[in-house]
Amino acid sequence: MSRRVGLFFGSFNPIHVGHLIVANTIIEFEAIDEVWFVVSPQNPFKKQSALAHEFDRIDMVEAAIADHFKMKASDVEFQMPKPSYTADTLAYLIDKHPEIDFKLIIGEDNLSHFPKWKNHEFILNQFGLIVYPRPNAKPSELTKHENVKFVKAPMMDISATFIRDNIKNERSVKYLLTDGVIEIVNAKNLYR
Ligand SMILES: Nc1ncnc2c1ncn2[C@@H]1O[C@H](COP(=O)(O)OP(=O)(O)OP(=O)(O)O)[C@@H](O)[C@H]1O
Ligand SMILES: O=C(O)c1ccc[n+]([C@@H]2O[C@H](COP(=O)([O-])O)[C@@H](O)[C@H]2O)c1
Repeated sequence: MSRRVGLFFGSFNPIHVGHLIVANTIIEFEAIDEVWFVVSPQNPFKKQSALAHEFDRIDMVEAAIADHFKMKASDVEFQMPKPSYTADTLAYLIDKHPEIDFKLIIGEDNLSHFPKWKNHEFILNQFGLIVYPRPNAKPSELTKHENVKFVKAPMMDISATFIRDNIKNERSVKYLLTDGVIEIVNAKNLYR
């Protein structure tokens, strides 16, 4: 059987415990062998003033997942045109790794926007989506699509926006970020 890899794309600005719990839950419950965190330099829908450099964001991802041998960080989008269109990256990855069975992992908040993504039908038909529930996600007609699989797991009301806001206001983010990520945030003076 081919290796099944869940691709978890994101800005990861910064990677937080919500992301880690999503990835770990999918490895444990969804017959996924590995999760690759694909750091996107620029989400086509998000214009963020507080977007840390992609090198710092991937350093934080690597620090956060260092002790999990089934989780990897990918900088594949760093060399691709910006903004980062997921369908283009997926096309590149299947060409490079024909032996891998890729699935796409998203949080439920992204499902209602998904029909606006570039070549979303190609993504849906070719890969399928594994969706982790998220509070306040807008309803989506894709919920019952045959290639959309919902993970049954607890919702987490945690976001990178909330964490950046805490850092800016000098509140502790202990337990929301791993200690290694906090060290990088402090050393690079991010989000202040
Ligand atoms: N708490 C969460 N529960 C479920 N999915 C999540 C959660 N946090 C992030 N995700 C998912 O992780 C992926 C990457 O998210 P992203 O890096 O934008 O984090 P975020 O917390 O949503 O960031 P921001 O607050 O800056 O928008 C997206 O698919 C998003 O839906
Ligand atoms: O390909 C698209 O059209 C598209 C539109 C919106 C978002 N995405 C990707 O979805 C991922 C999640 O984005 P984010 O910023 O919420 O972490 C990120 O990798 C984006 O590049 C992709």
